[in-house]
Amino acid sequence: MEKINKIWVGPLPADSAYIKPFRIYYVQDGKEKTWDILKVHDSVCTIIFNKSRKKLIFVKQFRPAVYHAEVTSDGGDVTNINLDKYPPKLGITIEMCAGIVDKNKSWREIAREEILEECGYDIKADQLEKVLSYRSGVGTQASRQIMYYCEVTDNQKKFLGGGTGNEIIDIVEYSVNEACEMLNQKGTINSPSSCLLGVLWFLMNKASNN
Ligand SMILES: O=c1ccn([C@@H]2O[C@H](COP(=O)(O)OP(=O)(O)O[C@H]3O[C@H](CO)[C@@H](O)[C@H](O)[C@H]3O)[C@@H](O)[C@H]2O)c(=O)[nH]1
Repeated sequence: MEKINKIWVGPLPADSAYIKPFRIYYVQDGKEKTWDILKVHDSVCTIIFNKSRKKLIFVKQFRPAVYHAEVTSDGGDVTNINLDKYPPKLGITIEMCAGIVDKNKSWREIAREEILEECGYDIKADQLEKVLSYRSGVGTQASRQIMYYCEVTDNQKKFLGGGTGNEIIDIVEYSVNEACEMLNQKGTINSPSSCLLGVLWFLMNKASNN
């Protein structure tokens, strides 16, 4: 995963399949205002608990945006990145299994497919318990994400997981105690806030039954 030996930055092509930037105009209290926004895909994510081994299942991957943020917040030059000073591991995150809603399928079905592709568990879509639906990045994109909860067993593990196509994803399993420790780190946690919310929800609602 960290075998990355070249990283550079370029302008966003106008036909990006993932991000469309816009400026929105509006009049509020008699004053014309503008706001710069991004249209991005909505998404699903799932808190996965393996009941056979009493472990929460997460995915670990290199996130270019996290890497970029790490370098720039340290004042690093992204036009000429020094990989010795800024090793690719700075961009590795721990997240819930997630996926963008970019196909004509139900959100549940997309979550089911992501659980199979990224984590290797073959579940039924009706095993997914809806937890929350909320918006991320309300200042920039306000994309919707639906969070599900799913209990799995070792018998449902059909593949190693790891993603499809160009994706390079590792599976990480945390005990309930290790998940608690995740929330008690003092430095910046390289996980999306939705993942931390999912862990908190699990601790509040499911951990005592498991
Ligand atoms: O500029 C891009 C953006 C995405 N991809 C590909 O698009 C797919 C997107 O992956 P997917 O697994 O569907 O979604 P994630 O990237 O895991 O992101 C989801 O999971 C995150 C939480 O973990 C949320 O923050 C995001 O909103 C949500 O879309 C992958 O194949 C990527 O390689 C690219 O190739 N280039």
